Amino acid sequence: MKLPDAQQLKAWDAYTIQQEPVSSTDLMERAAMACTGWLLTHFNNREFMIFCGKGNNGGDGLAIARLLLQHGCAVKIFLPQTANPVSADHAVNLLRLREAGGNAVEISTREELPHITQGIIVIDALYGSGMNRPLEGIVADIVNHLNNSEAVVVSIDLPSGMLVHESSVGRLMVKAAYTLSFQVYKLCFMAAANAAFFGRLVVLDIGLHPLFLHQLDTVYSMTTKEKTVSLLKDRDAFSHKGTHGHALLIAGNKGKAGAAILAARACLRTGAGLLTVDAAETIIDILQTAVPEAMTKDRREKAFSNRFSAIGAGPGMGTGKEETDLLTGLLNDTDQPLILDADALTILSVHKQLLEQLPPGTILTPHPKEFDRVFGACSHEFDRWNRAVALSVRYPFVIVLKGHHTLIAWQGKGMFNNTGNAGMAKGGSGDVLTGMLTALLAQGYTAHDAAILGVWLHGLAGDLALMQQQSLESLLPSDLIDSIGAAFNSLRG
Ligand SMILES: NC(=O)C1=CN([C@@H]2O[C@H](COP(=O)(O)OP(=O)(O)OC[C@H]3O[C@@H](n4cnc5c(N)ncnc54)[C@H](O)[C@@H]3O)[C@@H](O)[C@H]2O)[C@@H](O)CC1
Ligand SMILES: Nc1ncnc2c1ncn2[C@@H]1O[C@H](COP(=O)(O)OP(=O)(O)O)[C@@H](O)[C@H]1O
Ligand SMILES: [K+]
Repeated sequence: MKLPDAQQLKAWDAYTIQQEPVSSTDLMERAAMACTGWLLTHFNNREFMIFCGKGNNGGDGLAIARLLLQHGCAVKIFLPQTANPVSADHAVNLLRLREAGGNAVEISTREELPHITQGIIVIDALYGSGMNRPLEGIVADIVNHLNNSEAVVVSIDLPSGMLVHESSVGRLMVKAAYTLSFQVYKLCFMAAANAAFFGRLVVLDIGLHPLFLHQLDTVYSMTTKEKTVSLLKDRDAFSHKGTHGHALLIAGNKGKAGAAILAARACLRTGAGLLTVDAAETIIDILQTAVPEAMTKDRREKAFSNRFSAIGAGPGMGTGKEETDLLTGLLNDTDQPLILDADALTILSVHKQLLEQLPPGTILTPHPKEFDRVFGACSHEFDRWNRAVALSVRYPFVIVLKGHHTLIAWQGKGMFNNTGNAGMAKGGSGDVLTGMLTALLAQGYTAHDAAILGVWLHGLAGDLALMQQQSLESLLPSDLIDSIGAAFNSLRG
């Protein structure tokens, strides 16, 4: 699913109006009906206060007010007086509201701000995707007033003050409990820094023309289940272990055997035919006991006797001289893609010249701190995403920037993942991902396909483990591994 920016959203409206065809007022009515339906389902018999700006977001608010009134709800409507021009559809809906017996109260000073009693549902229809400058004057007063109240605030399309495609850090914005957004996810909803402001996100279908989105070129998109299903390969009935690749994991050191075990188990559960783990001598016995299916290699033995189908390096590997030499040697000798995570990324951050040597199709899996260590400090998430996308043009590697919505950057495009949950915020979840990605590369998936599919399956395994028996608190990375099978089956099912 593509994530359009504010201009593209506007163009999508215009395209729908022209191609369907539908009048802009009727399109607004459709949006308002979708919102009203949701509000009546979730807040029946409650009192509403609606704050409407002068643009189309405010127009939505006025149409919602009229529809709620027609359903017999108690609704108070407020219009902040600003120097803005009134949009045509706002004007039409103000007239319709008045004809329906609604009374909109103009407010221009702080003294006129209404008292917000507990239990009231406040609808924020001040600004939407047309927001183009910081909130000020009476609108800023309203937003502060709402944020200081205990009301449940429902924002229409976006929390007023939030920018669609840029960072809103430090800006005044409405703190909504719910955001009813139209048609598609937007980039701002991918940002952790915005989460406390948009609250629970509901995406309502308002019937914008699908062809527009189909033809649209966007930098950012979101992975869908259909996309991941289309990537999944069949496992040949006549196959043998050699068919599914021999993976190598360079993982595990003293005190960090667990990371190697998690990565190794995840790698085997994701379908690798054979697995060798290169580990520090002190943990070899532990590894062989915990993962009997894997072969091991003592890290002190420098040479690798096999040619591997894919190599994943980093989980609990260590960052000493031995590991640095190993990684440097590997990059001198091999032209096959690697997966670099955790300690391998730390080594990369100290020896940045190695970046130039990474074979095409290599996957880097940094979390934000690791990303900044390797590529320089970023001031906010949008900066980091844009940088990851720009780097994916300059370098032939895939960047898997981990987070609630992990970003997969490749060849100038960024794709956000939409599976996974906060139960996965526990040490070891990343090791599981590295094992899974290594297995997919070993089975012949391209780096980009492996990243999309692996990240989706990893999050889905977390979601399925939650549905089966775990809670957000109790979920362990081992549970992710136990649910990898169910995740594959659910994609195939
Ligand atoms: N397909 C869609 O996305 C649809 C969008 N609709 C609504 O239309 C909205 C977009 O409408 P508009 O483009 O009129 O945008 P807004 O309603 O966000 O308002 C933009 C107007 O406010 C002014 N403005 C922007 N920032 C300001 C600030 N900080 N202080 C004071 N004035 C400011 C702008 O100059 C412009 O005149 C969407 O968010 C959505 O609510 C719906 O009506 C129907 C369909
Ligand atoms: N709140 C969350 N929602 C979804 N996924 C999460 C969340 N927290 C962590 N994850 C996932 O868990 C993994 C954590 O990886 P990482 O930060 O490297 O930790 P570690 O290697 O210590 O396990 C990533 O794949 C990340 O996307
Ligand atoms: K809004």
